[in-house]
Amino acid sequence: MSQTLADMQQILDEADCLCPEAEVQAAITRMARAITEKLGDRNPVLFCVMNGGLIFTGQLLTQLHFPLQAEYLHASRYRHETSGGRLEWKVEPNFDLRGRSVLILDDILDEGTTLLGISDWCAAQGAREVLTAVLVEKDHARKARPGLKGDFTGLVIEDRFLFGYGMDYKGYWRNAPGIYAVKGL
Ligand SMILES: O=P(O)(O)OC[C@H]1O[C@H](OP(=O)(O)OP(=O)(O)O)[C@H](O)[C@@H]1O
Ligand code: HPA
Repeated sequence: MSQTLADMQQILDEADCLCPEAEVQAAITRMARAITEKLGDRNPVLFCVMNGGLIFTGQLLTQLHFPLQAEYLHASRYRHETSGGRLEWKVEPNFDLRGRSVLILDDILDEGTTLLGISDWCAAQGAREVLTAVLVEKDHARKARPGLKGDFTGLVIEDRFLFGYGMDYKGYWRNAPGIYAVKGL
């Protein structure tokens, strides 16, 4: 096994599972109900924030039983680090947002800089309203704006470096089937 693979296997083996898959799935189902109640008759366009939003978005979408459009965008600020930098747009959506209800879907609201930047961008494109849904909110007081929250939140999880269910550690373990914290972080 290469050193990277051995290191990454050790990361999973030593990690703390903070939320098992069944609990994550139950949270997504609760979110689907709340989103349906709020947006079911608004013809929304949903944006998956790549890469982290991929698994959450996929598991949520098939539980939304109303007409909607599903798109993606790619903005990133952590790269392979455990603290964030400047938000970098990798793919801006090519989609007419004027007058639309927009729902941004992402894996985690940590400091919230990513979702604020994306929400502001959508508002500047003429969206009628911009809502956010995050699978995980990290529990700390370092938000980009005091008290910043998603409009829909699945789970509130302690302030450690997380991976699984879309979240990565150094580019790995987005596929981990639950929410894990790296040992010592
Ligand atoms: O609330 P914040 O502190 O801004 O952090 C949250 C963002 O960080 C992660 O993305 P990342 O930049 O790691 O890109 P990725 O989605 O490709 O992993 C995550 O997917 C969120 O988009
Ligand atoms: O804890 C985290 N894990 C993975 N990606 C992240 N992006 C912001 N915070 C995190």
